[in-house]
Amino acid sequence: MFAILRSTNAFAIDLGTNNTLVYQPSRGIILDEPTSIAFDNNRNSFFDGGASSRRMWGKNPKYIEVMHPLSRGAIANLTVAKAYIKEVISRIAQRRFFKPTIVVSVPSDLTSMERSAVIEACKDGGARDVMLIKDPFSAALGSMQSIELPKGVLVLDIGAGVSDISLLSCNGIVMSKSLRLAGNDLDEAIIEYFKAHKRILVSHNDAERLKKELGNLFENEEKTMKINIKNLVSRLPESFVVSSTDVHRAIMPLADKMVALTHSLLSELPPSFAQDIYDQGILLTGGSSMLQGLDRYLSEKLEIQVNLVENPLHNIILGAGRAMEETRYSSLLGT
Ligand SMILES: Nc1ncnc2c1ncn2[C@@H]1O[C@H](COP(=O)(O)OP(=O)(O)OP(=O)(O)O)[C@@H](O)[C@H]1O
Repeated sequence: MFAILRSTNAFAIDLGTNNTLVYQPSRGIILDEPTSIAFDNNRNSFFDGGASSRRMWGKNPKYIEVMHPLSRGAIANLTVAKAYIKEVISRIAQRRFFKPTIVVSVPSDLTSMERSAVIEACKDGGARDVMLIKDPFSAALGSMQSIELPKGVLVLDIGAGVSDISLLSCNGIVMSKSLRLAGNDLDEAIIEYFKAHKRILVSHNDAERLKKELGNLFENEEKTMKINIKNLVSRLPESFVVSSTDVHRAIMPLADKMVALTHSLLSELPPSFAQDIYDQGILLTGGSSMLQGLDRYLSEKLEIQVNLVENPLHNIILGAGRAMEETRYSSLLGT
C-alpha cells in the first residue's frame, strides 16, 4: 500500500472551502487553485474551473453559473463536487490510463455521511482508492510536529469556512472543537458593517482585500484604501475611502468568537496535558491565521504562547503529503 502511496500515481488533496491544493510525492505541491467551478447552463456542461472560474464570480453572464462545491468545509452539492474533482483529477493525473490513489484532508468533525460524500465524489471523479486524513493531523505534520509521541500538540486551524482546535497525542485526537465560522465570515461581517453603518455595498472580493490589507485586531496607526462600491442611497456606483478603524470594528466580534472557541477547549484540557501545552503553546495555522494581530490577540487574551506556522496556506497539504510518505503515520489514513 505504501509503495503505491509513494508512486507517481498517488496524490494528496487539501479540499478546502476556498482553496484546493494537490501534493504529489517527490514533486511537492502541483496545484493550488480556488475551489470553484463554472457551468454553462445553456449547454449543460462544464465551462471552467479553479482560478479562472473564481475570477468570473459576480461578473458572470446569467447562463454561466459560478459555484463553490464546498460550504464550510463540507460538500455542499454532490453533483457539483463530482464535476469539480473530475476536473482536478484530469489536471493532475498524467497517466490517464491508471486511476490515481488519493488521500484527502478533511475537517475533523465531518459526519460519516459527509465523509462518504467526499469518497463518492473522488471515486466518481476518477480516483481508484480514496483515503481520508483529518485536517488537524495534516496541520501538525505540515509543521513537522511529532504527533506519535505521548505529548500534547494543540493545533488551531482557521481556514475560510471552518475553525478547528484539536489536541493531538499518540497519533490520535484527544479532544477537538470546531466552529463553522472563519475567514469567509470575516468578509461577510465587513460587507454587513458597511451596509449598516455607511449605507454602501462592498463586493466580496473587495471585502476580502480590505480584511487582508487593512484588517488588524489592534487599533494601530490608521490606514485607508480606496475601493469602488455601490451607494445604497443613490443606488449608483462610486469610489469610497475605507479606514482601517471601520474594518477593525467589523471584524472584532468574530475574532472574539475564535478566542472563545479556543478558551472553551483550554478550559477542558485534561491536567496531564497542561504542562505540554503551557510549554509549547498553540500551533496556529490556516489562511485566516494571517489576519494581522490574530496571534498576539489570542496570546494576550488566553495568556498562552501562540506560534504561527511558517506557511499557513500550505501547511495542511504538506502534512497530508507527509502522512502519505511516512509509514509511521499510516494509521492516520482511513475512510
Ligand atoms: N493575509 C491574510 N489575512 C487574513 N486572511 C487571509 C489572508 N490570506 C488569506 N486569508 C484568508 O484565508 C482563508 C483561506 O484559508 P485556507 O486556504 O486555509 O482555507 P480553506 O482550506 O479554503 O478553507 P477551510 O479549511 O475552512 O475549508 C480565506 O478566508 C482568506 O481570505
